[in-house]
Amino acid sequence: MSSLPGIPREASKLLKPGYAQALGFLQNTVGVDPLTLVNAGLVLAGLFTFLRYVFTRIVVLWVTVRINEDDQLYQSLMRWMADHQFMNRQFRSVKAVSASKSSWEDEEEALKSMIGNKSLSGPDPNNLISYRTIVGRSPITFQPFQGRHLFRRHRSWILFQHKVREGHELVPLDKEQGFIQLQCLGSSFAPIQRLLEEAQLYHLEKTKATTTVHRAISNVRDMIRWTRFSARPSRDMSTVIFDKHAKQELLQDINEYLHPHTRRWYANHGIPYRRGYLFSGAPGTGKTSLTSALAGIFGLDIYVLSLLDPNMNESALMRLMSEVPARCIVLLEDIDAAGLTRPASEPRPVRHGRKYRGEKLSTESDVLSMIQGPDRGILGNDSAATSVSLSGLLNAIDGVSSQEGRILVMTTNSPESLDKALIRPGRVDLHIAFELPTKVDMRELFMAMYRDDTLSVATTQANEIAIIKSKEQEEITKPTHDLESLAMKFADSIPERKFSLAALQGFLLSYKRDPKQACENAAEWAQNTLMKMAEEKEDKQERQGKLTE
Ligand SMILES: Nc1ncnc2c1ncn2[C@@H]1O[C@H](COP(=O)(O)OP(=O)(O)OP(=O)(O)O)[C@@H](O)[C@H]1O
Repeated sequence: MSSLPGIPREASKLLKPGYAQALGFLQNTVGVDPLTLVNAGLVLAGLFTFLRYVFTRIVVLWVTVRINEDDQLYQSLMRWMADHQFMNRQFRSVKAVSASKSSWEDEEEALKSMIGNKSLSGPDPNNLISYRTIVGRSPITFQPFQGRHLFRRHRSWILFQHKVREGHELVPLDKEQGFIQLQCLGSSFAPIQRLLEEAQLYHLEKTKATTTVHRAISNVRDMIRWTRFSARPSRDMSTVIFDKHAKQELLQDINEYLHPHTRRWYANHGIPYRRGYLFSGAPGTGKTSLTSALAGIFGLDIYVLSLLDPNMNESALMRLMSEVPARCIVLLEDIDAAGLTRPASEPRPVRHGRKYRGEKLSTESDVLSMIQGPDRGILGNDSAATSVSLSGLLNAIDGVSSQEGRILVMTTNSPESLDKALIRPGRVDLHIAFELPTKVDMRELFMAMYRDDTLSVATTQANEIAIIKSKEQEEITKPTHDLESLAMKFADSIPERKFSLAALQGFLLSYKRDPKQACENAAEWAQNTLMKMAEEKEDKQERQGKLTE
């Protein structure tokens, strides 16, 4: 046997004849020394291992951050992306939002484009506007939707992906629930964290004058979950007509409660850190308006719960109460309508006849004496309108799983029908009663409705109502004087404590730009409305009489 190239003759002899033949064949056909091939293979394998190490350790190390739709960061980032990245038109897959969800600014823009960019004046009775035309001309906005977008921020490449998760049997969701995935090259989260902080601050700046309302809404699978319902301009506290002392006391109470020192104090004393308020009064007296204004002043979101939702049950209520953020207002509306009472075996509270308004409650009998009027009817409504029991609600309000730090506001039209367990101190710490308006309240409403547009009212700090005067004092003094005398005349034409502020506001709205006419027609409107109310009451009594017969 001849020796093989690169292999000594002795070594060639040691090779089995088959191998030797194969090596010889390889060398003859490829024309390359097999040993060189082996060496090259080893070098390539080493290089590959090294490159893989470098690639995974240095180049393709992505950090990934996921943000779910129910997290506040989601909104912040979507807003930031829409305003910063869409401007550059770099997105390939977007969600177009029609004008039906547009703001009043968009509508004004559309109207201006219709009238040829002339400055907008008020409504013209001779020129009726079709809303369809406005919608048709309103700007279409774009939002990120199911797409990828690579962009550079602060010298880092960030891959933004918006994905939609379809509902899964085990994890029931709305029809579509989105989430965002952020990826960034490297081994540090810092670039993504910087981006998120920037988006958060941007969103804060954009929304600081708005209040976000979340509602517990049943989804397609009949599961109740918190849904962001609306974001509307915050209601200014000065626009809520309500006893000044009670307002002040409430603001101070909440201000103190929200302070981080108070939180520490509660923790040190082992007291559950919660605060509850009861707002009672006839429909349309301002309970919801006050809640809105409080949310605006203290920068809190509102979470609205209704026990009357057909899908509401105790476990859903517990879950919802544990899911609210640490700082928010939970609004339980019309709590009396749910007909929650204790079992009949428990003793019912006794009647008292004390007047109340914004008093701090320290004992159970304090609460009761405040809410029970002398003409109180049957206590409690025995026909429960919800599948949630009283004990279920009490557990949800202050059970171990209930969120600490939140403010609970319960509203009711008939506080006397509430069970004492629901309103005991600790659950209701302050009771605010809204009454039908006095002459002073009516004057205030009139002034608020017709206040010169050149005056804008702004509440800058809690407890402080500042009127920013945008015109020179002399210029505005005269119209304000006229308005004040009209306001007095208006208040004198209407009997006190007969109409709700909502009803009076409804009347004034039909004279939006004509305070004089409103004043002239007020007495007649009040008389007619009172007569109508009396007739309706008579009819109702008659119907009830027939039913009992
Ligand atoms: N005290 C008030 N100050 C200013 N506006 C008020 C007041 N009360 C009622 N209004 C006006 O009436 C309308 C209804 O008020 P709101 O919803 O706050 O009443 P409510 O007491 O919560 O009524 P309900 O018991 O029916 O829920 C609002 O548009 C609001 O502007």
